[in-house]
Amino acid sequence: MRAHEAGALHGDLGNRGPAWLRTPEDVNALVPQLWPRTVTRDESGSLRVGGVDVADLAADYGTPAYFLDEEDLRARCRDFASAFAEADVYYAGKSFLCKAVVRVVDEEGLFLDVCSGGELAVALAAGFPPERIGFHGNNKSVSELRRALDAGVGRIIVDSFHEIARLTELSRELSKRPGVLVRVTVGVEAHTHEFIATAHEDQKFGFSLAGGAAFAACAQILDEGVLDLRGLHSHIGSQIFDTSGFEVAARRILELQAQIRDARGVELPELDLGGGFGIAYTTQDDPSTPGDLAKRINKIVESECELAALRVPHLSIEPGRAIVGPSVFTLYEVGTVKDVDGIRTYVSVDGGMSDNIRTALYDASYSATLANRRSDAEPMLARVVGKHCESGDIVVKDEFLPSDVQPGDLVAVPGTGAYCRSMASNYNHVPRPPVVAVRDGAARVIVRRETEDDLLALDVG
Ligand SMILES: Cc1ncc(COP(=O)(O)O)c(C=O)c1O
Ligand SMILES: N[C@@H](CCCC[NH3+])C(=O)O
Repeated sequence: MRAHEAGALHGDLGNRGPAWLRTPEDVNALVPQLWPRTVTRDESGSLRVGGVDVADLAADYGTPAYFLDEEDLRARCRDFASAFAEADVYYAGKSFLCKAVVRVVDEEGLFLDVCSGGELAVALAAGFPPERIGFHGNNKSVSELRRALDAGVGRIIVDSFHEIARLTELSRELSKRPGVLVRVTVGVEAHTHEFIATAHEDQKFGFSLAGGAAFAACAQILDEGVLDLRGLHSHIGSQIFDTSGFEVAARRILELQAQIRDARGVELPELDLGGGFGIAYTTQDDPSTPGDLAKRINKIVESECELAALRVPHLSIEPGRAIVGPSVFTLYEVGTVKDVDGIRTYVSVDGGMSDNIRTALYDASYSATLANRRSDAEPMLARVVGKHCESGDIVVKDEFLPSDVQPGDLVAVPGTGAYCRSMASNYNHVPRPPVVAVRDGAARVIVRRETEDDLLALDVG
């Protein structure tokens, strides 16, 4: 566990932050690992992204809005593709998906992981090659499976005996032989928030390794001979920094691979180790580079294969957050500043839990900076909150902002590319913000802002 996950505050109600939070020497400084690579603070003090001033972006597109640094996103896709050159890198679309991002992922040569009919629809609408799509989900419907078969998706990751039966029947009916991976629950307690850990035994995803269901699922698929069993799949959770979880997962899943070989005489040719690589949300996070991850993961797989006398399977991984998370920041306008005597200062912005649920849902930590100007005022410990009718509507729990922050200022929150727009809601009938891509001095809307008409369009009667 990293220091800030302990969530411990110094004292009871003292106006001091959690133990990990340091008073910055310069409250205007940008901490490089938190920001997309083209973000700078110019001489006037304003942030720029892709060569464009955020004050101009706010004027043109309004706030709140998500701004995506396209150069940064492309560079992250390329970093993963080149670090894992021998593997297939699936971008996990659940982290953020729209047609423009699908096209970037395609142009940069990645594969794509989707986990619902809706995500599949976006991928196909953007013209993504279906053979490079992996289809996930613990409860895919018959119509979703039929659509995947009709489209010819490359891999279906099967997650239950009911799904195997459904997919087998559909494949017979449609005379298809889809490539499938069996999702295995390897029994690893990943070091992350319990809601986003996915490989401990007591949960809904996958076939249990320890209980024998994973072996039985593979045996059934091999016996029936309708589905093309390509390999095993493991995903241990999300926002993971400690690679020992991947090590244990690889070891256990390769033991199963050896067991299948010994019992059935089949060496499955592929292995997918999922996603989950952590990113920096605060000054204290220091994530691994794709190069480091690739070295460690390849080494683990090679040594485990050697031990079990297995051929090294063709690897794939499924990063979502580590690709899109750091490429985006959310820009808000400050509406009110309230000093709650002796406790803390609340800075209310024009969005909140509807555009970023992660703080409320996972007790996630974020960072923030004053974006439209430089300030010489003393740093002040602030809590950035939204405009929703919940006291838990917190965007950034603890951050130092200049003490002269005032209504009309812009505040930027980095690291919001993953699981923010994709998990956004219309709570309190707040229209969801747009996503604007910025590159080489030009901005373009890739997901438009919702309007009140959009909200009313669903209201019948
Ligand atoms: C099966 C699977 N693959 C990939 C991912 C992507 O995870 P992350 O965005 O943490 O890389 C997830 C989400 O946790 C997932 O459930
Ligand atoms: N939504 C989670 C990650 C879950 C990933 C999907 N299995 C988050 O915001 O961290």
